[in-house]
Amino acid sequence: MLEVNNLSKSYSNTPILKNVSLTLNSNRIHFIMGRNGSGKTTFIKCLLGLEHYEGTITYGGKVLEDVRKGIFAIFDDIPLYNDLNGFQNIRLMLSDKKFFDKNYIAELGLLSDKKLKENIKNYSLGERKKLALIAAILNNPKYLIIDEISNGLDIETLETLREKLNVLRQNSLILATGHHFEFYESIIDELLVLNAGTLTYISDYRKGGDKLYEIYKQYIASGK
Ligand SMILES: Nc1ncnc2c1ncn2[C@@H]1O[C@H](COP(=O)(O)OP(=O)(O)OP(=O)(O)O)[C@@H](O)[C@H]1O
Repeated sequence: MLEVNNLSKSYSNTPILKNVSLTLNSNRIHFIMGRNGSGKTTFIKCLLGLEHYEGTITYGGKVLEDVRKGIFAIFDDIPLYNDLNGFQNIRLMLSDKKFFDKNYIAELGLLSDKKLKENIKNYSLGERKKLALIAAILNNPKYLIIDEISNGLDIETLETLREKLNVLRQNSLILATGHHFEFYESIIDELLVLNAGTLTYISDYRKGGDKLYEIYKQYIASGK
């Protein structure tokens, strides 16, 4: 469980998040949608302690420092070591070296052995994302936070992502953001909308049978 209480964040007196309070549950995939610049990444940065904020954030009743090893985050701009190869970067992203398993990495089929032996500076954006995805799968984290990972991934990788998120959910609380509604529609359990600094749960959003873009239009484009 992840609990956020009265979270507020501003940049130079411009409020981005205003008194956000909510609880996210384990074994669920949560998806936050919102306009460009609405504060999705800022919210994630606060969760990860990468920004100062007002309010409290706890993970299963514990503070971030006590659960950090159980959290894995993937950002659009993935910080990797350019002069190290893929395997070396994966090792550095693992919370425990014993999770490193070359056979399983090969089984995943996301990146070839040849590619993983190359330095990261030769990797495309999609290949960098695949590398982070491999590390996420090996880590099997209790909390998985993914910011915009689906953009730029090919169809086969999206299929693997879908399949693996379904498996990871059995052990994790997953929080994703993005604009790729068609993809997220097929896997998410919970929908949240970020609009004008307020993060709102859309309960039972599937009930009405509306597609995500219809809900987006209803709650965001209309400025509700
Ligand atoms: N370090 C910073 N200093 C000042 N303003 C910032 C900083 N980081 C983000 N912002 C601003 O805060 C707002 C929210 O940015 P954020 O990256 O959280 O949006 P987002 O919802 O993730 O957008 P997108 O969908 O485009 O990725 C934007 O207006 C952005 O310009």
